[in-house]
Amino acid sequence: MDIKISGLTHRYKAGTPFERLALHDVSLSIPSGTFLAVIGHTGSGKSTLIQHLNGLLKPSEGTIKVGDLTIAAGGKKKQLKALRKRVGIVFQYPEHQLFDETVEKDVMFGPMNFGQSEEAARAAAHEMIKLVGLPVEVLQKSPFDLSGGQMRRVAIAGVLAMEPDVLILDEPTAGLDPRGRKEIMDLFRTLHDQRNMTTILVTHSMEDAAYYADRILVMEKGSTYLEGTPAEIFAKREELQAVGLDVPETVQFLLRWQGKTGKPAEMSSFTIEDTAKAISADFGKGGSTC
Ligand SMILES: Nc1ncnc2c1ncn2[C@@H]1O[C@H](COP(=O)(O)OP(=O)(O)OP(=O)(O)O)[C@@H](O)[C@H]1O
Repeated sequence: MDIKISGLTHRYKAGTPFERLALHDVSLSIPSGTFLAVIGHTGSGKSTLIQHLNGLLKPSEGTIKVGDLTIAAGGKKKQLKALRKRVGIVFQYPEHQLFDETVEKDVMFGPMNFGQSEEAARAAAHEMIKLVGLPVEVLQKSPFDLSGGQMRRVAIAGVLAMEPDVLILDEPTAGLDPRGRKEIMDLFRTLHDQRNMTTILVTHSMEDAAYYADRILVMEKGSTYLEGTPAEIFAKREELQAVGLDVPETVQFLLRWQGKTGKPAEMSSFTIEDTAKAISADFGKGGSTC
């Protein structure tokens, strides 16, 4: 589903002495099926931007178009509900939002809230729990009897059960160990490819942006700063450093390894095994963040 953001401005606590301009005149097109990573220094407006995409925040000015649905300042409640059905968000620590007595009820909650029958919601819960790599037996357990990693998968299944066309991931691997991070990010990339979703990942990990995304948006002080393919963005080392973002060596390795630099001949200077070792050594340290 295509997304088009035009002239989006957001002011927190508008009209009060605490007013804060968090987004200023942001315009951006995200074609259907894109895997976009949004990076930027802390406070640059990443979370504010994505919260507009599923109606958690309303624009102070400007419009957001998701498919044929347009949200503008003063948008109606009905429109926001329709938007939330299309756009699912996996927040940081999504397991904190689990609440029901069984995993099954928790995963069924979203689809039923959007009008699906109990039977359809139950079928969705079964399908999604398998999709996120958990055995169906967990459906009858309390979510609070599961490990942290399993709880996160349950929460992700709950978002997927609503069958969103657009999936937003706000630091979805925060707090996981390197193996857990990779498993969850691989899952999102696979889902993206299999279901042809539009995926938007907010991340502080340059490696994840380079490795998983097709395009990268760099935010700075509430505005779009750079936009392009991972190779184009990470070639602009000085511009990135100017806004406090570092390009770790592993990112260059990753891009060459994936052939994303457009210069496959450079691969001859080292083997894939060397590259993989360098990458896993860096991932083992938890990766580089900004
Ligand atoms: N609820 C709020 N009330 C007032 N100001 C806010 C609120 N939430 C965010 N801000 C401000 O808006 C600006 C953008 O914040 P935002 O959280 O969107 O940035 P971010 O890039 O997501 O940061 P981080 O990487 O730390 O999550 C910051 O100056 C922040 O202090």
